[in-house]
Amino acid sequence: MKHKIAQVRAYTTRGKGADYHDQSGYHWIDDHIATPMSAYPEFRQSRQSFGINVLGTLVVEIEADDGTVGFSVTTAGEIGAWIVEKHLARFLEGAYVTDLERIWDQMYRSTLFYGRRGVVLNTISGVDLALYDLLGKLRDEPVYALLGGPVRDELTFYATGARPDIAQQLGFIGGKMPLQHGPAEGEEGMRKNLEKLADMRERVGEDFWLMYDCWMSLDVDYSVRLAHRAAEHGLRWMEEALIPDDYWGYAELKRRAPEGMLITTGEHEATRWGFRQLLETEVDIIQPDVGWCGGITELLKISAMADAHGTMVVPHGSSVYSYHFVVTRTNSPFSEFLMMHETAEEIVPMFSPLLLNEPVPENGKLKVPDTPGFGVELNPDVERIRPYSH
Ligand SMILES: C[C@H](O)[C@H](O)CC(=O)C(=O)O
Ligand SMILES: [Mg+2]
Repeated sequence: MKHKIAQVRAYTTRGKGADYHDQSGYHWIDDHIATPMSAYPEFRQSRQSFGINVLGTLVVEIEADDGTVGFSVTTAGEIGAWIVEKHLARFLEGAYVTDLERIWDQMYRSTLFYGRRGVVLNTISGVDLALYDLLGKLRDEPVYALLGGPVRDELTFYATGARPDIAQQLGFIGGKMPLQHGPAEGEEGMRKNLEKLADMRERVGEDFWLMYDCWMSLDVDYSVRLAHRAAEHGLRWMEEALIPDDYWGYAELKRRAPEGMLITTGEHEATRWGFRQLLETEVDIIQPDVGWCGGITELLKISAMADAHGTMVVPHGSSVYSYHFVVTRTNSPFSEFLMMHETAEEIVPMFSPLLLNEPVPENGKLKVPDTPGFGVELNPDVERIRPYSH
């Protein structure tokens, strides 16, 4: 039976959740990490000081005409809730749940005059993910089955956090650390970056992957110098070295990087058009975030394009939303797990405490559960508000 969409609702929550930078107290994720704002000394120590956590979490709920509810969470907060309620809901209510392509296209085209990237695409992604969750629940199938079924039995993970040495003990295949010092911190910062890497290499031995996440903080010259010196310590990849708009810089960095070191980026890129530009730079791995790049509907297109280009797709974070995708693609051979424990020493579900039943890797592996939709539920104990309605 074909179901229609009865109602769309948007909520916000604060603290942790899908806005995983919205942590309180000490957390490695906010401890002197290099960013584009590191050029300004007063914003170096904490990313929250420049507002990395201003958005908060957006929860999108979509209810079908039989009362079944699909939902998703992403980073977009109150702005996203406004966009859903005041603009996007009109393209969903009354449409068939299966109208995924038309709904996506209408959301994208109708927001072009203020959208294309950033929070608007995060919001469109949230709606798309909630629709997939709803479709899975209505069909009593996991989302990965809607995407063509798994190509492997379980996922393999690397961990992102301050403690790759602990990640190694926990069974991950590699550890990605945040780069802490940017170009404005000069030679001393460069030395500290290299010392940290050398120390971690010493702890984990030769074969364990070590990567640096540069979170858009560098320029081409600094990246090339860091890459060549980091190659001596076996750095596996250098991630998001440059601002996302500098496609020409990524092409140059790829040309000048040491042989064998992978250049990766893409978590702040969106849509097939943005990723087409990125693929033309010849970076080695693209890292779309399914909650930000346009959702599953768009990620399918991005991934097919990357596959034809011979480029791996290793989605950024995004927990169950990327797990259901990655398990269906041969050109996504492994996954990221973001360590949300404050010192990155224990496994904590990425969107904790917002979701119930959020699966986590055990010994670096995960069999994606076959529960309907994305297989998670909203935790009723987390307070959420509906700031707008239509
Ligand atoms: C650790 C990074 O700075 C950021 O917080 C997360 C990220 O970019 C990633 O997981 O990749
Ligand atoms: Mg990253």
